[in-house]
Amino acid sequence: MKVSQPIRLTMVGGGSWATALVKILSENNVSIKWWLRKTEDAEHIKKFGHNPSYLSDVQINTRKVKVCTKIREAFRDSQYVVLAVPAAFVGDALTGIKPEHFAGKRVISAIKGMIPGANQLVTDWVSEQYNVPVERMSVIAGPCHAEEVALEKYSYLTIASLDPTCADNVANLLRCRFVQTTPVDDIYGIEYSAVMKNIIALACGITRGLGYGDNFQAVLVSNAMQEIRRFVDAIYAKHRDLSGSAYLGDLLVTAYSPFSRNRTFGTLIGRGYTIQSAQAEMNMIAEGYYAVKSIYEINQEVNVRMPIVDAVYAILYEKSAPTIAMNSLKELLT
Ligand SMILES: NC(=O)c1ccc[n+]([C@@H]2O[C@H](COP(=O)([O-])OP(=O)(O)OC[C@H]3O[C@@H](n4cnc5c(N)ncnc54)[C@H](O)[C@@H]3O)[C@@H](O)[C@H]2O)c1
Ligand SMILES: O=P(O)(O)OC[C@H](O)CO
Repeated sequence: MKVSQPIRLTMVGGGSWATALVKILSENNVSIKWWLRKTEDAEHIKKFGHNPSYLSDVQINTRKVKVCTKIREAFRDSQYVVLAVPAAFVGDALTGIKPEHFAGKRVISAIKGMIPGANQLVTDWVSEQYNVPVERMSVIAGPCHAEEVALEKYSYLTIASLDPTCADNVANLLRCRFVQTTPVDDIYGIEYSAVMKNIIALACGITRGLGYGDNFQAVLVSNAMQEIRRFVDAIYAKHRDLSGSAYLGDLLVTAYSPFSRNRTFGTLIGRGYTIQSAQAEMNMIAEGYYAVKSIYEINQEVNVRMPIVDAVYAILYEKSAPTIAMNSLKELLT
């Protein structure tokens, strides 16, 4: 039987999600050039076959995976580029990369965040900065914590692209023994929902930290779903079922799972940590911290009712005391 050539792919990012995606992709016929920012982590992976900083139990198949710290070298000859760093750092990660380096490649964004300052979705930003048509891009979404992938706990991913063939191809790349994938076309709706769910997880964490219980959180999450609907429908109207796993499912996992970075960050804030001390406590990035500023600013134009976003923004960017901000929010939920 003729064995087909492996798909050549560049993974950008050295954190939990990049490590989990490398594990998933290694299940298939894929050859990966894995770019990591930290030389010591790259050297460690070469020598010992695992990432010392994130998900260190994941065994890296070094026959399929070549690590490097030079981004241009990682881009050479690849057919796909997967972006898996927090949105705030994607510009840094791509330092030295020019539009011609993206030529002919398809881009997969695994990022659930917005570019701070530009207030852009990652797909729009990549398209604008590097002349990659959005039709050549896809996003990875769905309720999927890297920590559970590491344990091979059965999970579902949704792959969104404007081009159905592109969505199908990426869904095939990521489907494996422990991951089921579904291709869809709502790329912008899914990206915005994924950004929003991180902000809601921060709110859940803050209320947890303040001592609110399950009853309150259920009301918070159901109000959040309405808030997400209002915003996403206003910004990108399309027929969509928000009870699907890429929308509601992702909100639930991030709002309730102890693995959630955003919920953990929020819990620390609710307990009285400063932003700096909460960030220092975690070796991980809570995308919602950056996203709430972008969404709040975008909503100054869009102008839909978003009391939860407003409350989280007030706490993180206007120095409102969590107790007071949540007391006010309490009056606005139904
Ligand atoms: N972790 C998950 O379960 C998961 C699942 C789905 C999507 N995502 C998304 O994947 C993206 C990456 O998140 P993650 O969970 O892998 O991150 P992480 O919190 O595990 O790791 C932090 C990452 O940020 C990088 N970083 C930290 N400080 C930096 C700096 N100053 N400059 C440049 N890079 C820096 C680190 O090198 C590392 O790659 C995010 O958009 C996240 O929303 C994560
Ligand atoms: O739950 P968080 O904040 O760790 O985010 C990770 C993923 O988006 C879950 O699907």
